[in-house]
Amino acid sequence: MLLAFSAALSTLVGSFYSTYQVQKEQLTSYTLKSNLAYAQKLASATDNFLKSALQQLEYSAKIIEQSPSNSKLLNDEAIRLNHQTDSFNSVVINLHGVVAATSPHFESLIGQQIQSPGAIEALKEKRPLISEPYLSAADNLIVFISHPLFDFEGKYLGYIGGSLYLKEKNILNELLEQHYYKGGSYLYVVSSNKRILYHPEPARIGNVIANNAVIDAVIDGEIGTSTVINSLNKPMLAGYAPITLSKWGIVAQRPLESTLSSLDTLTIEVIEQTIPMALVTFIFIGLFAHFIARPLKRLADNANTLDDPKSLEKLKSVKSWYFESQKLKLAMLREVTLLQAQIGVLRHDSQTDPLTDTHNRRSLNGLLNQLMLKQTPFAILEIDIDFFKRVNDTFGHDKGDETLVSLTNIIKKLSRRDDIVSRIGGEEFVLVLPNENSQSAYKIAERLRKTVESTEINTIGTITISIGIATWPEHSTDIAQVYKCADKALYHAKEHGRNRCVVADIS
Ligand SMILES: Nc1nc2c(ncn2[C@@H]2O[C@H](COP(=O)(O)OP(=O)(O)OP(=O)(O)O)[C@@H](O)[C@H]2O)c(=O)[nH]1
Repeated sequence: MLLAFSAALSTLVGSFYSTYQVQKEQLTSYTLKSNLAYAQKLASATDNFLKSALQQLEYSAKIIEQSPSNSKLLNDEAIRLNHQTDSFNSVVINLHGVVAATSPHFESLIGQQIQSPGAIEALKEKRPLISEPYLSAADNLIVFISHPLFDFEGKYLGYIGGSLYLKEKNILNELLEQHYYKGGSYLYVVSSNKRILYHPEPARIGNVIANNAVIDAVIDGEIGTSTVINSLNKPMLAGYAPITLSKWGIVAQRPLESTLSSLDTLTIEVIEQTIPMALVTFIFIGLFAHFIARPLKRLADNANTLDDPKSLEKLKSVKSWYFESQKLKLAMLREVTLLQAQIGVLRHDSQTDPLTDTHNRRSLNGLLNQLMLKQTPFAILEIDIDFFKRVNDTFGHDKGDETLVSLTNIIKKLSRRDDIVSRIGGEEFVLVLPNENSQSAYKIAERLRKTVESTEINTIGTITISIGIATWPEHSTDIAQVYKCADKALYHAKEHGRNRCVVADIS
């Protein structure tokens, strides 16, 4: 039963475990792939936005390059660029190293030099640029996108640039938030110097993240998936893709825990639904194991008591309903029958005189004990052949044996069913007569004596016997004393001429 239970249980647990593992792997792989696809899609969308922002700046640059000294044109173009497209939080036109126009308009800035990293880099590089994020004088975290301005002769005039205020509402986070979805998933954008440009938690924008393998990979231009531990020490399933134009990186990720929570719920549901069936199976196993074990147990119980006379009946009553137990039962039945037959023979041999097939002394004593236990009174007739030695001497030992057998037959013939015939010595017999007193026993002894006297035995002729009689409990309640009394009476009979019956005196 234990084996069947443990096999069923381990199969059940094993199948739950392997199903869980396979589904976990599938779910993890699916989430990683979808995060990758999501990161790639947004990287491409951000790339497109940056391209379009640069194109807008290029277009404005071309307009400004036609009349860079027209301050109204410069103002109009700055306002148009800022308001028409929503691509930038602010626009600035820089000519000859100083601010020529801004939108929103800041009068105080006009004619000023700007020392922000974006402005310095634009003036220095003289080419289309997307800056690294930096903090402006007004404490805005800014990404500055700029396009150079050249005159007809190709002489560098300055730049037109648009700013994205990363911590404020801007087109980039509007673009990214559109795709933000629930279930614990989120994405963030990092610059090439590992600064967060976009994050669903605004407080984290501007933070620099070091020691993050995913960020290292994505700013190196790699595309891929990875399981990472985030800043809150939670395992995350991340997909990442670079934004080629700006060398930024987009990471889309989902907590492993929330990815697997649906699987956990599903597994619990499956377990709950399996429990009733499993219980039925276990009950079935239990019952089946019980029915298989029962005949074996009963056969095993009987194996210890095969010498019990009832074991044959007990074995027969075992319901051996399957082949092996049936075979075992038949084998045991065969053995028990054989064993008990042998025990019977041994018991008979140990209790029987082999020559006359009557009880021997051991058996006689047992039977007398039983009579005494049952308080059944009885008489003992001690029978001895007169001058038996002469028979042996005259006719030989074999004929002597035949004489003993003939006398036994006579005694048996005259005995009743309950009488006990036994040979306790060479030519000494004891006949026990239950429920007889001295008088009736004497009459029976006399009848026996006379019958023997008158019976012709082949070759030998006739013999005579002497009989000593004593009774229990009349002569004594001690069986040994009763024997002694019968002995004495027999001796008396022999002494007084043999061929006679004598009842012992009651002392
Ligand atoms: N054939 C045969 N003889 C036996 C057996 N057992 C004892 N005897 C003989 O029985 C005889 C008994 O002789 P005794 O005890 O002298 O007595 P008895 O000759 O019968 O004379 P009383 O008993 O005095 O009348 C002996 O000769 C024994 O050898 C037996 O199993 N077979």
